[in-house]
Amino acid sequence: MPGMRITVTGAAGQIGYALLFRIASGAMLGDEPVRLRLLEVPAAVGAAEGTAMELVDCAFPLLESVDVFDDAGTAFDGAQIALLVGARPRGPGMERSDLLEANGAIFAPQGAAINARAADDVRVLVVGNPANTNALIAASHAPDVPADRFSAMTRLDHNRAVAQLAARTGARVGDVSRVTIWGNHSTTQFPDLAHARISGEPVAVDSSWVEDDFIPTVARRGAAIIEARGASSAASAANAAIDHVRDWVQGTSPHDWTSAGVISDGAYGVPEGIVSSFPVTSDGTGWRIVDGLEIDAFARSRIDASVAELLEERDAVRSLGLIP
Ligand SMILES: NC(=O)C1=CN([C@@H]2O[C@H](COP(=O)(O)OP(=O)(O)OC[C@H]3O[C@@H](n4cnc5c(N)ncnc54)[C@H](O)[C@@H]3O)[C@@H](O)[C@H]2O)C=CC1
Ligand SMILES: O=C([O-])CC(=O)C(=O)O
Repeated sequence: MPGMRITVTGAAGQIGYALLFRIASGAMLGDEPVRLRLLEVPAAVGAAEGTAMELVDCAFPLLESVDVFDDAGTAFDGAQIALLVGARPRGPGMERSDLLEANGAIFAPQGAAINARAADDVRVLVVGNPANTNALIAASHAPDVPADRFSAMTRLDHNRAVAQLAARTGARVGDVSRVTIWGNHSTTQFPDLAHARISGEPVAVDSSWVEDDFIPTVARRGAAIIEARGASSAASAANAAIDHVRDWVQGTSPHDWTSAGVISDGAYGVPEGIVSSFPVTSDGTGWRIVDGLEIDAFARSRIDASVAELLEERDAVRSLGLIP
């Protein structure tokens, strides 16, 4: 069997550099051989070729090929996994939604190219910000690809939430489960501990810590990294992309779930058709929204606020002509 065809956009960027070597080493798909297809803008093709040379120099046993393209149609040809990373990052003082116009325009032609050329079983992860709305744009330009094959990355927020809870309680990260990120990958997101467990037991943390410390820390972590590093998260974002695809393809663990931006089917009162983060599981074939969770008044108001922002972003890209 030839290796999995994986297209990565923005391959010469900071996330690309932290991501590609881990994919090629087997961190994402286990023992499966991989064929990497890197897409860049013409000005960055040279840099992407340099990265491709380094990938070759690693002599990864699982890496069958690496090719660089500046044309989306060719890059997505036969793609089984597409990681849409290529987009501008925000700088200090910006919100991710400030990137809507500049980045939104990237995702319409890429969605169309996926529709025309990708494999029938393609799975698409949108990382480029604002990730939820960019995923909506890409999916709207791929009418022949089932909408549930598009997802947006909120796994970095999920991992941040798990790490913060572990640090607060002294638990090991691996003992934390059932944390959820709801809504948008933005400061309105709702990191939710109501159903979280440590070593299988419900978590007792005081609500003032959750509201005044935990939620703002997780929701503003991206900005804190930009402030500290002078550049937006890269290795942790690449790691989250690896976690997202690995769980999507290999399945989530039986007693846990993860978080991902998926197209809403109306679950939990989130309007159908927008890309919102939910608690999700996968049996290896696709994401399924966890059902039956109790949503109290506090959670309801937080989810509604983030959904309101997603609806505003949808309306903004509609008025820019980026979605029908
Ligand atoms: N969802 C999430 O949790 C996270 C999302 N991000 C987002 O990921 C995106 C990439 O971040 P970085 O790698 O740090 O940025 P970067 O600026 O280092 O790299 C972006 C790369 O994308 C390329 N690019 C631009 N337009 C393209 C196109 N049409 N086709 C192919 N490539 C294209 C650029 O040439 C550049 O090499 C940003 O939008 C950033 O905000 C970053 C961290 C976390
Ligand atoms: O904050 C940013 O702009 C980059 C990002 O999405 C994150 O680190 O969560």
